[in-house]
Amino acid sequence: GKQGPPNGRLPSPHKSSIQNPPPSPISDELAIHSPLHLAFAFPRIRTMGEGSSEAIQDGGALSAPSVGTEAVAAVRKTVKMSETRDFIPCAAVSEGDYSRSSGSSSAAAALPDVASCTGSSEAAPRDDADAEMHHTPDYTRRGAAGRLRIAPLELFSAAPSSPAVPCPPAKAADAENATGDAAGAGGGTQEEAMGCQIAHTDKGNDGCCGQLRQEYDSLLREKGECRRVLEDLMRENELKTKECREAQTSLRELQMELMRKSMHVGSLAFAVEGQVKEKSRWCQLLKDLGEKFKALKTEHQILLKESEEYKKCLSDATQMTTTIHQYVSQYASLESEFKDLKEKFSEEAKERKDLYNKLIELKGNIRVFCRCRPLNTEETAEGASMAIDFDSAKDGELIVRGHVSSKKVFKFDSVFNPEEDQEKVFEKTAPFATSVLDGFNVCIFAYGQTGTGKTFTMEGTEGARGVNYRILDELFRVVKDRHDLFQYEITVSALEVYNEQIHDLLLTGSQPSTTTKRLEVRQVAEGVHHVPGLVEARVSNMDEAWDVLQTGSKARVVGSTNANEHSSRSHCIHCVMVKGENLMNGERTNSKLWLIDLAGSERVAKTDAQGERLKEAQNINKSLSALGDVISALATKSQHIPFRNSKLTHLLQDSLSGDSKTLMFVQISPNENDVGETLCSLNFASRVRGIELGQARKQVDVGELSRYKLMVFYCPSC
Ligand SMILES: Nc1ncnc2c1ncn2[C@@H]1O[C@H](COP(=O)(O)OP(=O)(O)OP(=O)(O)O)[C@@H](O)[C@H]1O
Repeated sequence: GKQGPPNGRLPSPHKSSIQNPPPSPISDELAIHSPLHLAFAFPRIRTMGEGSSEAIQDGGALSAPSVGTEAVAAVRKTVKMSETRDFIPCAAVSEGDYSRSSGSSSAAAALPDVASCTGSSEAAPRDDADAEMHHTPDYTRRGAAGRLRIAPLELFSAAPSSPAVPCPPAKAADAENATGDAAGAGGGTQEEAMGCQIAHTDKGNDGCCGQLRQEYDSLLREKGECRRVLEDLMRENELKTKECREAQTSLRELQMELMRKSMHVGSLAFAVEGQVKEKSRWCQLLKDLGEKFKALKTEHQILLKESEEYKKCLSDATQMTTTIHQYVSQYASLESEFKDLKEKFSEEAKERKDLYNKLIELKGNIRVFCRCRPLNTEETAEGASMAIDFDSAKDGELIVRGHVSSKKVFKFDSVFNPEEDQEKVFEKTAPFATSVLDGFNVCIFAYGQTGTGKTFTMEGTEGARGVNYRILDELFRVVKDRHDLFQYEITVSALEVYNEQIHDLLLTGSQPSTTTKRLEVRQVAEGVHHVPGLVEARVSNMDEAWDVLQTGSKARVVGSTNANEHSSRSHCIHCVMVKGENLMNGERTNSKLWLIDLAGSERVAKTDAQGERLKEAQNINKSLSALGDVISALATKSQHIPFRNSKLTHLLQDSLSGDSKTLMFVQISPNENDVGETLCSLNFASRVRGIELGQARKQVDVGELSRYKLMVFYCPSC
């Protein structure tokens, strides 16, 4: 696969490249067609000739027939070997010989002995061959020269008739020259020369010459055959040389190709190395992915199991959902049913309430609301427990858990537990404001034991306004609403009943001790009682009205007893007088709204009052007991109602006798220690609730109405 050396010489056959050619198809091909191998055949011929010449030179006495026989045998062998192409490498052929022996001239030079016998047409190659002889190694030159010069002499000197007469070298040279010249002139001429020579010889020895001639002829024939063979070989050599060149060219191309391929292979190897690295990376990735895949597979298995469980759960859940849906639909239908029933119930309840109210109005019953205050801080600290049960009581009822007696149930028009605020209480009270403006007398009073929240319910506090404030507010709101149809004139009075005396709270200095003016209750008309001399402050809005009432409240006498230090021992009364006129029909009304915060109803025995305080308590008690008597008389529909037994009952005669709408707040304490007082209050309130006052009557100003009618009747324009 290597290129030839720079001097154009092929490597020596001794070199390893030749002895051990590379095991490639190219080398095998070269081994068959290489011109080197082809050239090996020619040194073989030379060697055989060389041996002859050497034998001649060394021995000098070799007989012509033997020499001729050896030469013929050598030529025959050479021909035979050339035909069979049994090329045997020979060390006698130098690199220079081979390189110079390309082409037909080189082939002729390689075989000068043969070329010398080819006639004149090969004279020029022979000169080349002679020139070449000077460059060839000695042994080759010797062989070649020996054969060129000696061969004809050998032929002639080897006559059987004179075997002992060797040809002199000069003669031999001359004969050679003669032969050469004859050969240069052509084949026929050479034979003639030979014939002449033989004829000349025949003169001396005809028998020997004849034999020699025969041998010579046979040799000539053999030579001709050898020449043909040689020519064939030369042609073949030319072909092989051409092939060799082509092979060399293709070899170079192949070498170039090989180099390119090698480079390509190199680049491919580099790429392969990269690919290998990449592959190893991918392998690592694959390995990691495999591990991940395993982990995922395990996870998948777990999830699969879980999903199976979930599937079961899902089916259960589906069943449950179906059941729930059924229940939901049932619930929805029940709910709508319940809603309908509730609506019906509320409608019926409302209807029942309306009917009851109508009945109450027809009967003229006093309405009673029960309100229970919460346990105060002291009571809670003492650990007092509730004596009133609201939870298990029905609407409008309450249960008292007495420690001695068993449970007692009380029923009222409304019951407010400790948690219900002022607003809730007023919701049920508000309709009375409208009644006042409609011309009805209204009396709202709070009754109960000291400290049960009477003042809180009626007056309230700044942050939790009571009935007084709220009803006035409602009154003015309705007045405002009706201002197109009605015209109202509102006046406010504030008084108190203390120790059976009536005091005007709006008069400056009208304290109990300073009784400047005694106020009495007078009947001014049938069913109309009045307190002559009572200050009536005209108010046009809520603020004015409230200011007046506040003035009266501040003037109230507040003392202290052992039972309750801050308890009020006077009956505080606010009176709102409303004169209304219907602008459409001219109807006029005079109505009153009594707002009464009674004194504490505690029993005198329970208090440790003495002296003035005892007198107060007795008077308070007298008023309340008179009220109780009146209530009892009214409840039993007695002929005589003892209104005049106390200032309080006398004052409230109009409101309790039947023309009015009356509302009583019975205030109770939740404390179990006060259960006795609570029961008294509740029993009293129950009695009040049972009173039938008769239907309330509108307080129409009859005098004004008559005057109006007369005006209309005698109107000149009418
Ligand atoms: N429903 C209630 N909610 C909150 N606190 C209340 C309630 N009822 C009463 N109170 C509180 O109880 C205390 C006593 O109330 P209040 O003075 O109104 O009783 P009273 O019956 O008017 O007493 P007296 O007979 O001495 O006038 C007050 O501090 C009041 O704020």
